[in-house]
Amino acid sequence: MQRIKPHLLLASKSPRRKQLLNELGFDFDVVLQDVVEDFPEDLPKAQVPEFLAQKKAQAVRGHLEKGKVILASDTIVLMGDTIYHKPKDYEDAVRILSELSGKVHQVITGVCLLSLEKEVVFSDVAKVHFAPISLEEIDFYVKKFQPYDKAGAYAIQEWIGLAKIQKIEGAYNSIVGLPTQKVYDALSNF
Ligand SMILES: Cc1cn([C@H]2C[C@H](O)[C@@H](COP(=O)(O)OP(=O)(O)OP(=O)(O)O)O2)c(=O)[nH]c1=O
Repeated sequence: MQRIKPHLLLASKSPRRKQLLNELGFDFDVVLQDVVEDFPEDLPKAQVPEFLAQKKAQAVRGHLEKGKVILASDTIVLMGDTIYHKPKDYEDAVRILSELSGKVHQVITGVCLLSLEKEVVFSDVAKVHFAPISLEEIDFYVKKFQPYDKAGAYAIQEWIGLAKIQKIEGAYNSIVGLPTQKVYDALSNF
């Protein structure tokens, strides 16, 4: 028997989120609206991804109709009390990776599911252990892979993930940008 799944409105331009949702077996349309990704200064940093996911979902709520569910998501890299967003330029990417080198950071992905009837917001945390990365290696990585659309200036799917991640504690896909198991679970009970 075929399970009934909601038709999703994906509020994301991320090719990785599209691919993961496809692989999860959901039908979806992409609905986009530019959102300024700012947040209240006094908001605890770990709550920023949920706040921004909610903001991205609310920005496209005009597209909602019966039987449809908006899915929006936001990923940050957090170390101590510092959020590492997408790097602005080459120097910024080098600075971020130099700071993450040899240390452990968190990748937090917030998700917002929004329908005409309700809103569900949650997040998922993964810990990532980086081996030391030399300046020469960072220069190679940034120039070759141009990680300017990635939070924390890296993608676990590329060279860094293969060569420099010693260990992750948490879900791999959550680091890529969508905690698929939690999303599937939430949508099954939506
Ligand atoms: C840490 C990490 C992040 N990322 C990506 C996931 C997100 O796409 C991006 C973080 O930026 P986001 O602002 O979460 O997402 P986005 O701007 O790419 O897409 P949208 O807001 O339209 O949904 O970094 C990886 O692909 N691999 C990684 O290992």
